Amino acid sequence: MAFHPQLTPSDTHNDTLAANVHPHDWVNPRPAGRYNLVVIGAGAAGLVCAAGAAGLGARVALIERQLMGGDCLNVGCVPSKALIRASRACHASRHSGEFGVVGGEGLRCDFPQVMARMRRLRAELSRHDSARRFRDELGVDVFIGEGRFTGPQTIAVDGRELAFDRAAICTGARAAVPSLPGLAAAGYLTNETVFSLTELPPWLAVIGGGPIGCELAQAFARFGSRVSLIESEPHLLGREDADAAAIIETVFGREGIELYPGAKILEVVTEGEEKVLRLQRDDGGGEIRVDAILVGAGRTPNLHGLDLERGGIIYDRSGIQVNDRLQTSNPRVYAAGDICSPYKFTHTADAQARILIANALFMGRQKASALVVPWCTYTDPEIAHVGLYERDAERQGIRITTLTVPLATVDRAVIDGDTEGFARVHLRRGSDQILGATIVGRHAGEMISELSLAITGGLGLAAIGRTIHPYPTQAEAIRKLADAWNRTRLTPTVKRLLGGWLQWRRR
Ligand SMILES: Cc1cc2nc3c(=O)[nH]c(=O)nc-3n(C[C@H](O)[C@H](O)[C@H](O)COP(=O)(O)OP(=O)(O)OC[C@H]3O[C@@H](n4cnc5c(N)ncnc54)[C@H](O)[C@@H]3O)c2cc1C
Ligand SMILES: NC(=O)c1ccc[n+]([C@@H]2O[C@H](COP(=O)([O-])OP(=O)(O)OC[C@H]3O[C@@H](n4cnc5c(N)ncnc54)[C@H](O)[C@@H]3O)[C@@H](O)[C@H]2O)c1
Repeated sequence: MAFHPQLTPSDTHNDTLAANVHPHDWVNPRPAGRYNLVVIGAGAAGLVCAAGAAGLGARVALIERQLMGGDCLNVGCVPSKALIRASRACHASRHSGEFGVVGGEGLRCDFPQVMARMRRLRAELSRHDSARRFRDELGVDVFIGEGRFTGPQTIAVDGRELAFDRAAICTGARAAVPSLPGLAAAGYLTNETVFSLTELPPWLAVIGGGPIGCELAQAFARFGSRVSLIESEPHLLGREDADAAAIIETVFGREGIELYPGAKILEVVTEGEEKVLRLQRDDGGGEIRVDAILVGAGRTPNLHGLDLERGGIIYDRSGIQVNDRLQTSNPRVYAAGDICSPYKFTHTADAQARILIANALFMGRQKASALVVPWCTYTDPEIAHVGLYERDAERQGIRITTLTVPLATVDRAVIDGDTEGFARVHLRRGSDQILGATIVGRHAGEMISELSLAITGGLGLAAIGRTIHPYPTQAEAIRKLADAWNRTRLTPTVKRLLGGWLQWRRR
């Protein structure tokens, strides 16, 4: 069996994971005539395509060259969120003096135990994505091997040729590694290898202040690593609302993460066990000596090995080219997930896969552009967003009203000591139509769905205002946005009229 760095270290948890997602004794089936759908890639997008289509009665083949479950289960959402949860526990234990819990200040975290917990949970969750479940419970022909096009209606895997009526390319993306002099020689971690660590790096440099860099920088700092976070743009999380990103920068600074925004890495030099990053910044240069480097500098599509030309499928550096119905230049072939989407999230891979099934197999006309896509970066506090940012509205010439409720005005946030953050909504000027929203807070990822639902359901902020939110919850921040909107409707004229009415009632 090929070596998969994701499956190290060898322990019972990783053995269970391997047995589920890349069984060493797996025997590929004999191809069963022409398939309704052949899916390449068994990450979030491919699994949903295969399970959904098979559930509707289609004959489906699913091809995976590495690990079923793809990035999300093996080297993405699941392990990163498990580490984040453990890092929160470490942090909370150390900083619980405010709550009258004494003696936590000097607490140390047991990194090997943290990683073992993550591997145990990942192995537990892997049953859902397992090759056996897809074969035995869902009736999918699962092929372990590399899929490649041999023609516009055929795909080869493991020496077999599969004929298809429709195919789905769901091959995802992997870490893009910047071409920095000396980086390859020095060695670096990516999301494919960082979750295999068994020892905490004493000093970790993180290249990239996007979601991957920020989530993992904070987690490792809370475990006890000294962390230097290097971002070439002037701010972390540059795509987010500037006020939201500023809160994260403040929190990171307070937690001791050394921030290098606007820095260019000139080279990486190896000196003994140390990796030295030479930086150039507006205020001069400098170097950082670290034990390990983690690269979280964006993603590059998994196109390699697919022989797309043979399938008549057009692609470029950003991935497979699809139209709004997720159809490629070969009308029989569709794509979903990170391989074609600008929104690289598990939930969008899932949502696109559902569109793909409808369009590819049932002559559906669903559009990817119709999706309302929320997302959340699981730093502490979290940043969650849906819809337009202020700059999007400006670019599109849409006039908006922006309302913000600081969490410091929400009782539950005060009680919980979670006042760093806010709920913000952008409304179409003159109406209560929600165009976009950002929430920064401990539970932002849980809270954003109410606003996403309002957008998809065409509900205005007034509907949220009419909805009772249990007291005391942090979600009251969203109801308070509706109160704030109501106050904007209290124009001097309305106020005068109401005042006149009340005065008349006092006669
Ligand atoms: C560290 C990290 C944390 C993340 N956290 C979150 C999060 O909290 N929330 C969230 O929504 N998203 C998160 N993401 C993003 C999320 O993991 C991806 O958006 C999601 O996994 C995309 O699914 P996919 O099916 O498109 O691709 P993938 O999961 O990449 O799956 C593609 C599969 O195709 C296989 N493959 C590729 N080429 C071939 C071939 N030729 N033949 C056969 N198989 C092939 C690959 O081996 C892989 O298994 C995170 C990502 C990372 C890296
Ligand atoms: N919570 C989540 O949903 C979650 C978590 C992690 C990842 N993801 C997904 O994975 C995708 C990839 O995440 P990412 O953080 O790798 O990518 P990203 O593109 O979002 O951010 C990468 C950052 O690295 C910086 N960068 C690039 N090259 C650099 C260099 N040489 N030196 C310094 N900085 C450099 C970029 O300016 C950018 O800010 C995300 O877009 C997201 O879709 C989602």
